[in-house]
Formats: sequence, structure tokens, C-alpha cells
Amino acid sequence: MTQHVPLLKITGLGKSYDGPRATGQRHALQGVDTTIEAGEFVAVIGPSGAGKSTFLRCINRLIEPSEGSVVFEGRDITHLRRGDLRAVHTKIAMIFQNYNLVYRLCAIQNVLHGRLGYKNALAGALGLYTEDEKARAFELLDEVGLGEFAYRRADQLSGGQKQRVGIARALIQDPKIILCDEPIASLDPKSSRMVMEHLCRVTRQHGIACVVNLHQVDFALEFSDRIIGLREGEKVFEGTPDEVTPQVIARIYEGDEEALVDVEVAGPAPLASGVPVADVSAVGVGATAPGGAQ
Ligand SMILES: Nc1ncnc2c1ncn2[C@@H]1O[C@H](COP(=O)(O)OP(=O)(O)OP(=O)(O)O)[C@@H](O)[C@H]1O
Repeated sequence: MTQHVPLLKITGLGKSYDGPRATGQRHALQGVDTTIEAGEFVAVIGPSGAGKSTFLRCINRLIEPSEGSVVFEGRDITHLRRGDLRAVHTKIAMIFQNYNLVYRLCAIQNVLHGRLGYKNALAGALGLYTEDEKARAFELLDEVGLGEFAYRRADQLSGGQKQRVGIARALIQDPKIILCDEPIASLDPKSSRMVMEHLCRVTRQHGIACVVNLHQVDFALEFSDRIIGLREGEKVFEGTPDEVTPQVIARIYEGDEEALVDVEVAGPAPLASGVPVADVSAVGVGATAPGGAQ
């Protein structure tokens, strides 16, 4: 019988930084184990400083892990040389909070940048894309509702539109998984919802797994198949949205008033037990994000 190989298997993942002299090493991430299956939509939640970005960036080695392993499609990529990692990075796309677009270029050119990982340096520098790639870039912009903005300069797009260009750029890589580091943190609630809806729909349609760092717990509950809760660098919860009880929210956020502000928990006793978590507003975890362009 052939053994099942998960898309991504993460074992004992950790990252330490040098702390102030007297304190020695500080763990930004410690002992995180999980697996991500093809096509899954997983949200990572936790207070500010819990290690969400570190976790995501250790997966594709934008940050080098200090310990543990990342096995992608059965291949241990933890110690791959940079040159070999390039091919892996075409299959692990990333979406950033600040969009990472080239603002003087138009939307379609930014989408085409998603193909650079497949090109040699010269073709990349000259922007030599095939007709198929160009047609695909148009198709993908259309899929995220931006067909008519293909030739609009990126700096003339709203925040939500920029992030949708980011989604199309990730998709054109033909990735197996997209890592999204706070993709809606700079957007207002309406744009945030639109971006989450597009992200969820297109990744499901294309059978792509997605791991999304979120401050907005209610979006995590609404859109994910599974939720990972981090606190002080450690995984303190992993389960389906149905399993996220007020006690689970308390385990992840309690005692961290700053973090509670971050997730906009309202009311005097937001973490009181016995509140049906299906109604997220009942535990006071709101969807609002800091204001930003739509
Ligand atoms: N380059 C670094 N040097 C030292 N410490 C760092 C560095 N990068 C991150 N940290 C620390 O690692 C911890 C985890 O940070 P990380 O950015 O992963 O958290 P986060 O959950 O993504 O936070 P936020 O939601 O605010 O973005 C924090 O305590 C942070 O201060």
C-alpha cells in the first residue's frame, strides 16, 4: 500500500533570535508541528508577536528556521541550497500585507512577474513572456474581478485591488500552496471581505492550499477549513472552526490586552465561557481592520 504524502509536513519548527545580553536566545517560534493537505484553507491566528509571520516565513525559508523540518511534497526543503530553493518557490507562492507590487508598472505586468521564477535571468530582465502567459495573466485578472484594470498602473489601484493583483500574481505561478502574511491587515472591512472571498474561491477552484495569517478571528472562522492558534511562539490550538470555543479564544488571547485590541474584542467580558462561539460577535471578536483604501 502506498503511503499518503501530505502536501506540507512541518515538524518541530522553531526560530530563535538573540535577545538582550542577559536573556540569551528568545524563541519567536517553538516546536510547531502540523500538516497541510492539498486544497486546504488554513488560518493562523494569535496575538501580535505570537509568531504568525515567523511561522509562515520559515515554511518557505524567507526566514531560516533554527530547528525542525519542512517537508514539501515529500521532499525535505529545510536545508536546500538557495539555488534549489528557487524551483520550490515557484510552487509556494506568497501574498504580502504591503502587496509587494511594482507601482510604476500596470496590473498585467505585475501579474506576469509571477512567472519570473520559471525564466532565466535574461528573459526575466527583458520581460519576455509567451503569448500563453499573457493570455493567462488576463484570465486571472478577470477571475479576481480586475479584467478592466489590466493596464492601470498599480499605484492607481485601491488597496483591495492591489491585493487582488497580488492574488493573480500568485496564481500565475501555478503554485501548490499560497502563504498569505496578513493579506487584509491594511484594508477596510469591505475590501477585506472581498479579498478573502476572492482568495478562498480561487484557491478552492484551482485546488491550491492556502495558509493565511489573520488578526480577524471572525474571518478565520468563516473562511477556513482549519485554524491554528499560536501564542508566544507555540501552537496552543489546532482544529476546525466548529471547535473554536470561547475557551479556545481565551487560551490563544487571554491576558494579552494589546492583542485583544488588535482583534477588536469588544465588551467587558469577551472571553467569558458559555458563549456560543458560532456567533462570533457574541464573544466580541470583530471583523474590523484598520482603515485603508478599498
Ligand atoms: N528579526 C528579529 N529579531 C529579533 N526578534 C524578532 C525578529 N523578528 C521577529 N522577532 C520577534 O519574534 C516574535 C514573533 O514575531 P512575528 O512577527 O512572527 O509575530 P506575529 O504574530 O506575526 O506578529 P504581528 O501579528 O504583530 O505581525 C516577536 O516577539 C518578535 O518581536
